[in-house]
Amino acid sequence: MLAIDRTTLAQFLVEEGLSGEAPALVGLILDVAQACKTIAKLIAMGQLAGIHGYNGDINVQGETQARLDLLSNEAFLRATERTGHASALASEEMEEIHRLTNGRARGPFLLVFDPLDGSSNIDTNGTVGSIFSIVPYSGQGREPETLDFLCSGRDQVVAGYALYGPATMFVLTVGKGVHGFTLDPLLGDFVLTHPHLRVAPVTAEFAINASNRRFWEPPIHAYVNELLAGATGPRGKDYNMRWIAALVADCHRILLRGGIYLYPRDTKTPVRPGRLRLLYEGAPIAMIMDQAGGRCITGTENVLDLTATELHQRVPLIFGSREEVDRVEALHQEHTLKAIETPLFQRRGLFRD
Ligand SMILES: O=P(O)(O)OC[C@H]1O[C@](O)(COP(=O)(O)O)[C@@H](O)[C@@H]1O
Ligand SMILES: [Mg+2]
Ligand SMILES: [Mg+2]
Repeated sequence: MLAIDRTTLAQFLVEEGLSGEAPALVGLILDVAQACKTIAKLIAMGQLAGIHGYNGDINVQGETQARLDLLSNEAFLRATERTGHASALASEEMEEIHRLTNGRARGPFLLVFDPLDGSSNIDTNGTVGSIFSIVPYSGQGREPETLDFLCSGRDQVVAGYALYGPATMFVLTVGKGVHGFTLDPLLGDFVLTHPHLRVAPVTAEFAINASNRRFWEPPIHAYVNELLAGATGPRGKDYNMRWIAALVADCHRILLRGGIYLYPRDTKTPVRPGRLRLLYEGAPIAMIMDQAGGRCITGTENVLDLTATELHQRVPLIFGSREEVDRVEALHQEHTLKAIETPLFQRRGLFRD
């Protein structure tokens, strides 16, 4: 059992060969892990540390910022401030990018993060998390710009998250599989407990916020109807439903026992194409899924193939066990085909008249 070997996160990164090739990358991952330990401590203190509630601040997305959203953002800023590993940061809680300087030197990476994911769970002592993504910074010798962050999901060199549940976990990919570490509160170290996590290709569990049903597009209606029909429907088996309302926690469950998560495009807020953010939610989850043998799509496209056009861009997100994601994709394709064929058919009809 690897927990007995007590392979810590720092040791693991050295063993992965990252310390020789990219010491700043190891440094930045450890900075993030440090921020997550700080956040875990705050969360464990709960209202004793005054973390519940709101200060009345609104973020760039028009959402009310919880006190813990801001404290978590601060933890990321402090952990990366003077280490020189990153040249700039972007966060859900900051409208603009945040440039870092360590004297005159600029770190060779950019860090993007959602400091606190699942904010609506804070006040009920529910599970929350942090999500992060690291991309190389190619603009050495000049100030980092927003444009430097507008990358493709394929540019990510590291993606991961921390989960603040009954135990705090740190889940990471450096492009060689997905590995889970558990925080040993006595040691204060993340210890490798879940090496080589793989998403089960087949599942009978799904996660979707069903209160949005009337806003869904036809392929999502069709898919959920199939699942709800259970053993008597076309899928021939009964499905169970889960919704933790924290992307990180739903993703973690899927990594451990399979499942599918859907926050699809809907018509609830027509100006936005989805609820979740591409750079600090969609892209890192997509890299984790890809590395663990799962899939992550918008419905029609692989999320890893998307290139961001805005820092806080939103995206539909559907990820998890291959068989289910494939089915959702097929339903989108069928729907697109029907939409193309219908006017053609009508035109032929017109020609015939
Ligand atoms: O309010 P809903 O529809 O349940 O949405 C929950 C989803 O929104 C999120 O909480 C968005 O993340 P933030 O808390 O970082 O804004 C996801 O983690 C979660 O899956
Ligand atoms: Mg989030
Ligand atoms: Mg958040």
